Amino acid sequence: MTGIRGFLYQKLEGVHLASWRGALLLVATFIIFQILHTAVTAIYNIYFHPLREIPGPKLWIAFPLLKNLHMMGGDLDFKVRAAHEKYGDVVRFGPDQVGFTCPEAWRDIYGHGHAELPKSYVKGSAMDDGSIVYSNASNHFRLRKAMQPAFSEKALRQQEPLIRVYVDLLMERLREVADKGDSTNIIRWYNFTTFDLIADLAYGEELHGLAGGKSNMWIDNIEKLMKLMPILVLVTTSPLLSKVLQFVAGPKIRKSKAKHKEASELMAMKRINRKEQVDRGDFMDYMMRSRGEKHEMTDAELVANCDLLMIAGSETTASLLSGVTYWLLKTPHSLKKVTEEVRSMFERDEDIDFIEASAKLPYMLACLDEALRIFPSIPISLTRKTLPGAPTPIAGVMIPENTKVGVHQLSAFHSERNFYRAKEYIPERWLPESTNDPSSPFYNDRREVHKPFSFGPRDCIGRNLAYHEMRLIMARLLWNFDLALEEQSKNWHEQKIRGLWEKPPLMVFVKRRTE
Ligand code: HEM
Repeated sequence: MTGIRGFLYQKLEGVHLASWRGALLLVATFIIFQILHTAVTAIYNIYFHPLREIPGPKLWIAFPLLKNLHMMGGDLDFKVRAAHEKYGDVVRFGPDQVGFTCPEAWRDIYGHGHAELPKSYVKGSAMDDGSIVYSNASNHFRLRKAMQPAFSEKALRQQEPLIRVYVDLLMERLREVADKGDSTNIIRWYNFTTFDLIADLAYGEELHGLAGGKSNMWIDNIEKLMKLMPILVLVTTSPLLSKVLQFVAGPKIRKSKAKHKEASELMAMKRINRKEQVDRGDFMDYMMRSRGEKHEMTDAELVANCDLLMIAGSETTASLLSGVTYWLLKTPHSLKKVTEEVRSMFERDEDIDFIEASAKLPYMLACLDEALRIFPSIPISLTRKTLPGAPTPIAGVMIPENTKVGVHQLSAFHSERNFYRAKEYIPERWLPESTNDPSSPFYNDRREVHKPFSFGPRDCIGRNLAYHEMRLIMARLLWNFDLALEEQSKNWHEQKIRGLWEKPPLMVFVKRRTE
């Protein structure tokens, strides 16, 4: 019996050992194959790829994963900026990716010069969910035609009283803050204001951010997304990880997306059916005027684009308002100058409106433009893909087909090749005293590279509204209050970027103005 058992054990161990050896051999072969594949691809990408002549960080070109690690760490965009400083206006950042920082690149990548280069993140029509940013070329043309009137001068005049309600409310709330004497996180107030007013223009409804200090699902979503960003970046590095994420978190993500869609759809449909708000002059009113025309928007498109406008029109403006506040507080002579401009031009707070503010406050405009340069709301590169079939000339360089290309805003706006004393906040560079005087050190600034609202047929549709809104809010803030930076926010600009700036609280003392 023992003899038989011993014999069987020996056999089983043999099988066990043999299968272990087989498995190990398989894993080793796989690893060796992976190493060889990575090495051969790296050598090809550096020495034989059609983009080999374009300079760039070799390690990223050879091993693109390294770039993603920087994205996860939140310092990728600063590394990209450093690479542009080292290599110049045209830099290769990956096997099939080239970044630009010169003015001509805007025209060649985003302009009308040739057939439109598609957005690299719009895959066919799969993401074409009705929102204008993801639409393919023909849908985009139609949607833009339907949405454009909502951003015309006429519409802005109708929208101003709706917007004023929220700017008045902001002033009221800040007076309460001032009377308490504590410092406050000004970003929260800017977020409440911009989200409240865009919601009113899109849905004809109040979100009660300013009135009740209530957050909303759009702000919550952005916060969630920022927290999840490192994980999302990590999974893009490997199809396997992406599958794992789909399996683990897929149902929860889908449920939360569906919940958001349902809520925003409900708000949009209520507004579409609210007859008493016809001719209100808000976004929905103008977009619905496309009904019966060739370019008419469907209900689904109205729903998707109102949701888009909430994000595109609020976070961007609030971010810039935070940036301009910080940089003014760090630059006392600019703060003094802009405050004096506002207070000398307007006797009463209520006299400040869209038209008067744009006519009477040139230094304020320079302060906003300089903030859009040093702290662009979209600091990254909005990548496009060159067309198949033939190389595309971009800024004088022939770029092969299917290459991801873009102007990296942070690098272009902070480049010493484009701006004198580029890392400093100097609103004077935008004034006629600099732009018209050849003896000014800022005369040769390449201002044409500064396109924080992008360029071409897909540039920002809300640019004018954004300027009016930002000017009105800043002018009224400076007319009413004296501001000071709290010590803990003195290095606020040292932030990470993961798609958007990761803004820590901006703590500011707000005091009723003293003459
Ligand atoms: C400081 C404020 C703002 C900045 C810096 C900004 C910047 C931009 C940029 C860079 C784009 C191009 C995006 C791309 O190519 O994918 C864009 C597009 C867009 N923006 Fe803005 N934006 C601002 C405010 C607004 C406002 C207030 C609205 C409307 C309420 C708005 C609505 C849009 C829309 C709908 C698009 C898509 C346009 C299209 O695809 O044709 N933005 N914005």
